[in-house]
Amino acid sequence: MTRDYIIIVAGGKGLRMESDIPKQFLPIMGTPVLMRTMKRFHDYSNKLQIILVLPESQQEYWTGLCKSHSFDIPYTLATGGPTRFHSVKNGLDMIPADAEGTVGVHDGVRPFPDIEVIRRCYDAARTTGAAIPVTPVVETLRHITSGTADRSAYRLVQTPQVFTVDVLRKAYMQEYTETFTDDASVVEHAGHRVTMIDGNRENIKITTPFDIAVAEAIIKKASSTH
Ligand SMILES: Nc1ccn([C@@H]2O[C@H](COP(=O)(O)OP(=O)(O)OP(=O)(O)O)[C@@H](O)[C@H]2O)c(=O)n1
Ligand SMILES: C[C@](O)(CO)[C@H](O)COP(=O)(O)O
Repeated sequence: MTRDYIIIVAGGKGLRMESDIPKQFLPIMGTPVLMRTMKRFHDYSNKLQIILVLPESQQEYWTGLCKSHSFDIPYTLATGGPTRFHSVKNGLDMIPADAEGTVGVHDGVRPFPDIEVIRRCYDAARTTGAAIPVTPVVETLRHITSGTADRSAYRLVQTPQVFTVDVLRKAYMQEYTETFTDDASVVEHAGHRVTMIDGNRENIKITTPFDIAVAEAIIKKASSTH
């Protein structure tokens, strides 16, 4: 059956956030990061099948949070692994063996992908097999030993990274290596080309406490312009 999936990975430790509450559950203007992220994809399409990847130790806490926030967007739950690669693999295992269509992978801690960016990534993946959102480098880029680099040759990489189910499944059959920092690196290592799509700058990855302040500013700005 042809279906579109999104694997939302939230199986990490969030060490750089240095918070007692895992960063995916931290409230931004009252709503936990992960709920904002899942809502964004549900707003893109309520037919999208959401697969949420969470560490086993956090699943009960999350269920309680959903109850207290009356959060009722449907999803299938998978268990996180030791690296992002293994978490994605566990999410992929939830997709039926005979499934066709597309599958995106998105960081649970990126709550602000633009809906048009999500749409463009899914549309491009349907025709090219693999599409990722990127943004230009907006500052001078310096290599630590060889000096200033040509920034026009580089892009910053975001998620959702979207593929046909077949392409992503085959790529994730490879053995893990430390160079697999995102899904595009896994797919390219398997020999498939990746198409770059213009991303949106607000689509930050919440990584350190500073990013929570930026996220609040993004929400305030969005609500003042609507
Ligand atoms: N074993 C892992 C590691 C990371 N992730 C997810 O991958 C995304 C990007 O990772 P990052 O922001 O670097 O998160 P952490 O690994 O949790 O952060 P840190 O490196 O600070 O510990 C996050 O949504 C994170 O939850 C995951 O699902 N499973
Ligand atoms: C996948 C990713 O979001 C692309 O920018 C990013 O690489 C994940 O974060 P990490 O710091 O590399 O774990």
